[in-house]
Amino acid sequence: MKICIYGMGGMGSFFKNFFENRGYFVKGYDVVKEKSEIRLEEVKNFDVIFLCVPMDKIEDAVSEIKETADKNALLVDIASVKKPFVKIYESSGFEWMSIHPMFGPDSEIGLSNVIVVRLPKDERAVRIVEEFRKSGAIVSFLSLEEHDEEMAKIQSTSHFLLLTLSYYLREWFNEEKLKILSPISLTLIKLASRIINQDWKMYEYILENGREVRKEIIKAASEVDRFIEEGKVQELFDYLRGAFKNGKNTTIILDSARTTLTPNSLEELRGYIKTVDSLILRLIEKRVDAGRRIALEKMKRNEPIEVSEVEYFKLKELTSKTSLDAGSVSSIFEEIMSLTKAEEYKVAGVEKKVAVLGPAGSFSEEAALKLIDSKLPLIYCSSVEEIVKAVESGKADFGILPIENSINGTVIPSLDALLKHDVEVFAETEVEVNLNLAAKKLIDLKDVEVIYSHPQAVSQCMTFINNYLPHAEIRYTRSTSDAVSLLDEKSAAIVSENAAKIYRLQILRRSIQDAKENVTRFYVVRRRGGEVRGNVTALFFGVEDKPGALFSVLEIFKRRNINLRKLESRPSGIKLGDYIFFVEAEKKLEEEELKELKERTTFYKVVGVFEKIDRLNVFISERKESSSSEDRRAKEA
Ligand SMILES: O=C(O)C(=O)C[C@]1(C(=O)O)C=C[C@@H](O)C=C1
Repeated sequence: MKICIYGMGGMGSFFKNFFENRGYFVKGYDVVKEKSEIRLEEVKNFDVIFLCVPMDKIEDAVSEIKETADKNALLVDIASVKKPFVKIYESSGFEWMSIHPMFGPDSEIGLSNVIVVRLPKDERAVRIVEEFRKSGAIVSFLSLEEHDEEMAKIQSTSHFLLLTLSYYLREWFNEEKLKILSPISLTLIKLASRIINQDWKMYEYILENGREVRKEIIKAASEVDRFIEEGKVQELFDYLRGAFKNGKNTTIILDSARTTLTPNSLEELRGYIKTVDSLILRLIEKRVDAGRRIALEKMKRNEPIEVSEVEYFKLKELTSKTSLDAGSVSSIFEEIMSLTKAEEYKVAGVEKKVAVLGPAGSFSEEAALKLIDSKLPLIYCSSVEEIVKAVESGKADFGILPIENSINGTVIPSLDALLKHDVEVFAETEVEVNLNLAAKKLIDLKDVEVIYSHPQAVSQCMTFINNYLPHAEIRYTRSTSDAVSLLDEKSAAIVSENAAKIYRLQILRRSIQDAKENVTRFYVVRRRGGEVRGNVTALFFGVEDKPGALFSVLEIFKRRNINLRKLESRPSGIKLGDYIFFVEAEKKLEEEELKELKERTTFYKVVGVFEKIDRLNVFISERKESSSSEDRRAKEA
């Protein structure tokens, strides 16, 4: 669906961004050359045309479109009043839909309302409405006549009252008066100035639509006046309260109006910041509260709390809307989202956390998702040592460590972290590694100048790189998903399919790893002291620097018929040539065996006895239990 925005003023630009951010091909046309991305003749290449011109220009615009556009194009009317334009659209010969976006171009789409006034049986029209709904907007349906009637009541009256207020205060009001305004009058005056400083022609249409209603408003004003004159204010309030409830939660509106002021002195500026801070705090509380309600809905639908894709695009959109430092803005919102998620997890009755290699989209995350079905909070770490430290310190309950890959062998930093820190390996799991070359857009391999990825991933794809990308420069990143943030138009990253999906990358080539069977084995670690299951023991040991010392240790395993799955040596870090050994013995080593080991080694450290798992059932049952108690609590509440 190709969308042409006809008229690139405020609303036009809004719709262009809205659909572009959702992956549509959108171009803007405007009579002002500088604002136009296409020529008038090119309008014929589009199958949806949004008419975003002022209402007094609709007729001309439709005749112009008639000359150029494809006859099957769908016209989208967004005018605030409908009746005056029905004939124009009907006689245009185009299929047309009509909506009324009840917001200005500077508003957020989330929770804004859109009224659908004419919805033809046309797949494109249905898709447009669906996009609004998906973005969080409140969509309602009215017929053309109902729409104009309701708008007369809602828009005409509000505009009329605000214009009346500003007309009455016109000689009295100046900027100095802002200092003595009450919060409510400040809010009203700010709203009035917004209207007065916009295009009067648009308001003319809206006000004209409310001719009858205006007379009723004037009558209502004299009735209210009579109540007051007759000392019946309480009666008036009681009478009105029947219709207007829920008036308490409005301080945020009043404080928001205050932030449109321009303070002068240092003290006033500090006061201003104080108001902004408390507003931010109250808004964060409201945000978190919405998160809690989302969590309840997710539990009902059995969906995960964390949705990396949503978070990624939220950050991308927010950082694109500000001139402030993108990194800092990102960190602030990441923190706010963590806070929201933490509360969501509480609602879901989930208290455990899992440390994985980040950012989102890494294979270590994939292993975690396989084990826990993405229903536990993940802590993204920037190194395997950080994962182990997070578990050791109690920040995370479990950690997922890559230990070995079928092509590259042992992941040395994981061994080193296990030696240095005190955690317990209690399970292992395997993940099939499929590496893909991905980029922001579909580009030719010959145009890829830089390849970003983790050293392990790069080394697993060297045959492909040598054959197809010999000209490209390789730059290493801390994880495969880290590579994504570095991408530009001429680079590609080697990532998992999950990362490509999360970050909406285009896959240029799938499964580019040298060996088609490529598996990574992960350890699952926890703090020491849990129930021991399984029959593989992982341990480090050191031996004296003398002939046969290593043999005498290996002899224990031979004599006792214990198979060693893995044997690695690592420098002890004390002196050159001094080594520590790491083995995985296929038995849960007992007292006697350990006693013998102690006699023949300079030291030994069992890092765990583990079993192979595909699911961490311990979480799932705990989650179910606690979520059902949450359900009960929710029901009781
Ligand atoms: O949109 C959701 O599903 C939310 O729960 C909200 C939110 C957020 O804080 O913005 C929190 C968790 C998800 O990972 C994505 C976004």
